[in-house]
Amino acid sequence: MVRERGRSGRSGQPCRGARGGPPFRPVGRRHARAGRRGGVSAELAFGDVTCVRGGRALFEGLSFALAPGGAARVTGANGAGKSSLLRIAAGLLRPVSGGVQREGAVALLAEQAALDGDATLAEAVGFWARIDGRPDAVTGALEAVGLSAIADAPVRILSTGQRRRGGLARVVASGAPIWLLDEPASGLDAPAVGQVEALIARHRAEGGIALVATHQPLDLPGAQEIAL
Ligand SMILES: Nc1ncnc2c1ncn2[C@@H]1O[C@H](COP(=O)(O)OP(=O)(O)OP(=O)(O)O)[C@@H](O)[C@H]1O
Repeated sequence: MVRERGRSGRSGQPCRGARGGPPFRPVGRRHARAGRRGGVSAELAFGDVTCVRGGRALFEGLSFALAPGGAARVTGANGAGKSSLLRIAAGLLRPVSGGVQREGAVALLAEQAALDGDATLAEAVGFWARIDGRPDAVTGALEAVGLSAIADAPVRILSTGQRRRGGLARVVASGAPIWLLDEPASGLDAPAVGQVEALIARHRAEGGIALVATHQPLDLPGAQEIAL
């Protein structure tokens, strides 16, 4: 789980070359509102962010700001740059220009769930929860994603959808206020999609932020739309 505080544009793997953008300082209340969740303030804002990968501009001059309770849905064709945008938001990839304002810990659900196949589901989620300093959060997280009944099953035997929900349990267990979710509904059946929507809604109601890349329709009330 990525835990970051501060601005990117100067850290992470560069999108192209070694140039980092200037630090981004949002101006005015529309951008600058940061709130508190469990004693931790949360904010995620892109200012004029441009990402180039493989010699191709994926997006240019992208700006948006998310305050506590906010969400944005990222859409676009395969290869449009959705995962790259999330990696920039996580501080794992550096934009060629622009900057990211990030206040609060970040939990990234990437395309790969990154759960140890030889461990049980509870052990695998627990590995990350311990790194996040929240070993007691595993049981509740597995319950939240509807996987309590298979907590002792080895990750390697899980179905695609169960593995995806296991990845979401990692995010829930992290307690991070900023969720970056790459295709969270991929491989999920209709009830499980509803459960993901409810999880995101609860997270936002508690002051969390969600940036969600998805090809599938997901109910994210009031979310900003970022079409790449
Ligand atoms: N490490 C890399 N080096 C160079 N180019 C890369 C790298 N990783 C991804 N790309 C390219 O960046 C572009 C955007 O990839 P990205 O994974 O962000 O797209 P996406 O919108 O998430 O796609 P999908 O819907 O298929 O998941 C693609 O053309 C991809 O080939």
